[in-house]
Amino acid sequence: DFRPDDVHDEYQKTADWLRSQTKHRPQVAIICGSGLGMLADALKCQDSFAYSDIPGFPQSTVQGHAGRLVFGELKGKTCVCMQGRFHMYEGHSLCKTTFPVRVFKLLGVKTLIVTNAAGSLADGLQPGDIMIIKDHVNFPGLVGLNPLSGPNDDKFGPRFPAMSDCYNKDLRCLAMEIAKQMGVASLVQEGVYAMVGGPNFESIAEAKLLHQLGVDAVGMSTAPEVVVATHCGLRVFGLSLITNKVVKSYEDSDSVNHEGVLEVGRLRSQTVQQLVTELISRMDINNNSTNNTV
Ligand SMILES: O=P(O)(O)O[C@@H]1C[C@H](O)[C@@H](CO)O1
Ligand code: HPA
Repeated sequence: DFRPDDVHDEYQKTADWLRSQTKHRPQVAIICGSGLGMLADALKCQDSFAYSDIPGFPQSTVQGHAGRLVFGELKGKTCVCMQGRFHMYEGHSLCKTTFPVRVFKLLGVKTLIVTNAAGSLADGLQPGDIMIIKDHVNFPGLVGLNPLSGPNDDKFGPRFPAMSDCYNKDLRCLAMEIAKQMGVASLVQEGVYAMVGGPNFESIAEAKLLHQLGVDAVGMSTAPEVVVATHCGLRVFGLSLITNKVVKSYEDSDSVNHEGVLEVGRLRSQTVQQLVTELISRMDINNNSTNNTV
């Protein structure tokens, strides 16, 4: 393992390399969930890099995660978009799964948009619906599998960061307003996302437990990225595309699979892209109120 100063050097080396390869200086970063890589297609004047060519970057191994970092312009804002994220179940350490977030911070990014595919537990959330993430339950984090474990890197943020407002309220309100104006408000609602380790989908007993705990949607990512982003003072907006109902009953013969998850991503790609594009277009890039700014 690296010592903290060495790790900081690794983030810096990657950020310096990217700066030397592109003229774009991103203000907004987007992480695409499973099947949502098309979010990068909206960027103009693209510079794109395979993860395998970026020094220090982990590799994507999951279908539906292309493994490409795309820089470009979107409605007057400069963005960087990860077509493919890193999951704990791929065998990456949490330090590696969240590596790009600190690189984005060093590149000057102020706002992080995280997206994911998730299964719904809430009765009111159907496949194809979009859940604006209001809060999360970081199950791995609760038992100590946390990307902030180990010596704190004070250059990024405090030892004990608050997580009580990690999904920015102004951006959540703006996204809801945009959904209304797009005429898709009936597809969009706020809810609580829970991260589990995966890669298996939930057993019925696990699904019942999550439901009883008040979780609205469950997935296998996002929370570590948001913890690291909040720690270093980035403003965060998150959304889950609901790709399936989590099976909660022994009488139910449905079962979930990754192909089905990707298919719902394809079906809803335009709506998600339009919502995210409008949000970026209308967000105030200079308003970055978070608890943990250093
Ligand atoms: O990267 P996300 O969280 O969108 O991916 C979800 C969780 C698993 O990686 C996969 C299951 O289909 O989709
Ligand atoms: N469970 C966990 N992760 C997921 C699901 C699910 O039902 N759907 C998409 N990602």
